[in-house]
Amino acid sequence: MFSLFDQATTRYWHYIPAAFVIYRILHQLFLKPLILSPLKRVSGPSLGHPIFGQFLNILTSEPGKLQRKWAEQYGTVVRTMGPFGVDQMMFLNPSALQRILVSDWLEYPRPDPLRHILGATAGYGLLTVTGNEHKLMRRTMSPAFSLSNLMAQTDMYYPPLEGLIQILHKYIKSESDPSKGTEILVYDWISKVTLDIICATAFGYHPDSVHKDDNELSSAYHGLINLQTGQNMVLFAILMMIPGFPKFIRTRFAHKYRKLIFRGSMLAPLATLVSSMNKIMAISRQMLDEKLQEADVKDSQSKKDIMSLLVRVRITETGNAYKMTDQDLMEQVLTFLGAGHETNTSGISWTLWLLAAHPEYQTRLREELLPVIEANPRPNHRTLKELTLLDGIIMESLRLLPPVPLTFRRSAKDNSIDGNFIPKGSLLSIPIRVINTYYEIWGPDAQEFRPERWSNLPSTYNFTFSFSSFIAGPHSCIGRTMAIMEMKVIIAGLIAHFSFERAYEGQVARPTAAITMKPEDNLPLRIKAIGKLPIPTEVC
Ligand code: HEM
Repeated sequence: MFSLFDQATTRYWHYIPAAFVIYRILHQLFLKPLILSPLKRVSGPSLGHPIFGQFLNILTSEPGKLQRKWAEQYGTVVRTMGPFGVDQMMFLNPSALQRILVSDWLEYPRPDPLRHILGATAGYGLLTVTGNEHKLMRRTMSPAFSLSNLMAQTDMYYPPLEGLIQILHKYIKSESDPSKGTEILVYDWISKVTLDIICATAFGYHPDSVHKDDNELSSAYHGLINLQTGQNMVLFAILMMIPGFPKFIRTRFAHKYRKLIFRGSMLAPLATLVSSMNKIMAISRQMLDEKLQEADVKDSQSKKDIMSLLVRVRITETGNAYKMTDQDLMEQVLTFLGAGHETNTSGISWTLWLLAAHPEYQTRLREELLPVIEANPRPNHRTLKELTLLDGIIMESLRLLPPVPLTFRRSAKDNSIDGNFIPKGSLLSIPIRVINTYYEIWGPDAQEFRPERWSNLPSTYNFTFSFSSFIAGPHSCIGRTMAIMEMKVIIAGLIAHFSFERAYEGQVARPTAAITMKPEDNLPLRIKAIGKLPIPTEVC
């Protein structure tokens, strides 16, 4: 009798762990979201996919489109289901954004998978650290982004821009009928210009990718940028949750055996990620070594690039300044390249698209620009700042088509926002594009391109939270002023020399969802020479 009982107990005992795992899965995916979550009464769309919730839909549809629909349907507080049964909340109210991004920012860090995707593609620098380490690092880096330092850098934007202007004129001239212009892939060309600019301003390095088709850094970034699809982001986010995976993909082993490890169409993007990052890290290391060597040389004191400044801080500062190790500096190199290149490329490309779609504004902008550029082909920061239409067009483009359309935060502890209890671990989406085009702030024409609105902002406009393209608070974009200035220089130079038109009848914008919002088709546009200005000759 006993032995029969013992046998049965032993047999069923094996099922206990399995039953527990099944219970945990059911609890996480169904019981918690449907019955137990304190947020279950907050309005929002259906829970969506049993494993991915609405997360897949958000990342694979046009950035901001679904969230805008939900905001219109459910208001300024929306609950959706994130991956693996995690509650995901979306807040549009300034009071909630103030809590999450500004006053209680330490309680709402970037979620780990996002941190690791950013770390793997743009270095474990300022974009990924938090808390005290972030405060010290940011304080050390801020002088490099001061207005006086940026003003001194404006001249560095012109050689890559003038190189592009020359090339585009050459392309037009080589057409059988130059008066019809030529078609270019705007995103690809702008990407080369912005890479040359960030390398010059951040490191004093000149890859000249505008002229050199085979430039290693530019090809590596090309590979990386093309990985930006919603599906890949979901894949990366899931893999980055595996303990040790983010470190593993940076190892020599992963690089050497990437084709063996990441086989099959689903994993192949990881092989590209590993090889592109390996190349980018090798070049960054070289740039940094050169910087460290020249740091001893006297004339490096006069160098204005951001990295020279950080190296000087490391050598001269005593006291409680953030002392960066070689590895820290290396991560910052990657951060500047990652954060300051693709974002600007998207911002400039989308502005050219909006001008192609609104030729009346393009003509008016050219009228504003031509006298200024005729007087000085390299207008400085102050001159460009005074051009009101240029300013309105850049701000309107960043509002409607923000290069970073969405970001996330995670609740690090149980909290309450706008009267809603937010359990620890909940995801908080910051729907940048939705905030920027929310009709309750911007009025019924919120989704229209109307640059003059920037000279007469609505009474509902909140200076910190109505325009979120660079977000607010301690993690706001450190490169904001630099980005706007760079966009102005490039747009001014290109619009003064060329007209931009749709490449074909019925062409529409095709923004893709990923970390940055790039045009899926790399934005083909037709350009024609305006012929009012001399073609820049000397590029130096
Ligand atoms: C139009 C161009 C740009 C846009 C729209 C943009 C947007 C943003 C946004 C939305 C964030 C916050 C991301 C988050 O917290 O999840 C951010 C952070 C950051 N951006 Fe930019 N950015 C641009 C250009 C630049 C440039 C040119 C640089 C530097 C050279 C730069 C460097 C950074 C860094 C280092 C951070 C992290 C700041 C921190 O956490 O303290 N960005 N940017």
